Parts: sequence; structure tokens; C-alpha cells
Amino acid sequence: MDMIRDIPLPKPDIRSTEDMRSVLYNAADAEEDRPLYFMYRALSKNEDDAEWLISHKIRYDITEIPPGEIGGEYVKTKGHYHPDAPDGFGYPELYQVLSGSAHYLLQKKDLSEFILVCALAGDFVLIPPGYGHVTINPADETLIMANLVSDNFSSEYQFYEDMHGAAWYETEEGWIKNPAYDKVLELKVLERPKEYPEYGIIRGRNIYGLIGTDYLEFLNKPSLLNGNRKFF
Ligand SMILES: O=P(O)(O)OC[C@H]1O[C@H](O)[C@H](O)[C@@H](O)[C@@H]1O
Repeated sequence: MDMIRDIPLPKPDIRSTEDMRSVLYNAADAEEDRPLYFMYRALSKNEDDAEWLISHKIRYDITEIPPGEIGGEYVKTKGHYHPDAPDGFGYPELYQVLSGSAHYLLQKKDLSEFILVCALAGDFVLIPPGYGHVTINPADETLIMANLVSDNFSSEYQFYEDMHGAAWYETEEGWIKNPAYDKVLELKVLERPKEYPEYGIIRGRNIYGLIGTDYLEFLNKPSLLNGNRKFF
């Protein structure tokens, strides 16, 4: 069995070209079906952590995105929104890049904001309530990222599928606006993600070490992230 940072990896869920066709910049030029990225879900290092995660309804996942392009676009995740939690705010998610580098492309549900967060190994990226997200591997090495997220919901893919992806595509030729969006605001670029020490989110700290702490309460109670604060 493969391991990443002392964590045994089960068989991954795989997203292939066919799973991604509806959200690609250039689906017509996407070649034959092939695996694009690998999702290892509900991981833990030991029984105690597994029990804590289950009883707190939190999942620790690892995603591996090999380098490459598809129809001229860098390999990316499909993209989705999260529904609202019972407190009325969207479920957030916390990522950390374990190796490689990543571009997190966020867009608000009401399409009032489009954000690009560039992240390197050790960086945390918080997906705040109400933002859809896509992760792109823009580099020539494999991107490995971990995430902590509530296990109380299913991701919503319909909007991204209907719109043929996010508002922007990252291609070998640069950024291209998705014509399916009537009006697209410019991309606001963060060269490195913000830290949130009040939630234990400090660059370089090991994301796995947040398991078992009170810091993660916001994953199931997003209102703890100060409700409508401005994140970007
Ligand atoms: O669901 P996708 O848009 O393909 O994105 C992939 C990612 O989605 C969520 O954030 C999961 O918690 C991750 O484990 C997964 O890797």
C-alpha cells in the first residue's frame, strides 16, 4: 500500500477525461479517456484520529494531480460549490499544499468576485463560505494537497457543468475568460495565501496536526469564521 507522510492510502477515486469533459476549455481537443487526478478520501494515521474525525464529522483527504495539459489547459479539479450549513453559511474547506505548487481559482456564488490564490508547499488555503473552487496544477511536477472538510454534505457540480467550468481557464497561452459567463470581473490575484492564526492556520504547520483540536470547529459551524467578514 502506498503511503504519504505516514498515512496509508486506500484505493483512490479517479477523475478521468470523460468525467471532466463538461468543464474543459477545449473539450473537442481533449484526447482519449485517461486518468487525470486521484482522490484519497477519509484518511487517518491511527484509530484514535479516525474516531475523532468520524465523531466530529470531518474528513481528511489527499488529492494528487500529476502535471500535464488537456486540450491546452493545465490539469485541474472539476470544480464545485458547497451547500449552506445549518447556521446559514456555506461549508468552508481547508487545504494545504504538501508538495508541488497550486493555483486555487475561487468564485463567489453570486459571481461578484473571482480570486486566484497561488500556493506552494506548506501553504494553507482556506475556501471561505460561499466560494466555489477549482485547483489547477500549473507546474511540471506532481501537486499533492491535503484537505480537511465537513463530512456533512455533498459537493454541488451542476453550476460548473452548466457553465463549462469556472469563469477563467488557465491555458498554456495564459488566462482565458470563459465565454459562457455574461460578465466576468477581473481575477484578483493573491501571490501567497493569507494566514489565519486564530484558526490555527499558519504557513508551514502540518495540517494533520489540526486533527483533534478545537480549531476545526468552523468546518461544521462556518458562522464561527465571523459570518460575513471579507476574506480577500
Ligand atoms: O470534487 P472535485 O471538484 O473534483 O475536487 C476534488 C476535491 O474535492 C473536495 O475538495 C474533496 O474533499 C477533495 O478530496 C477532492 O480532491
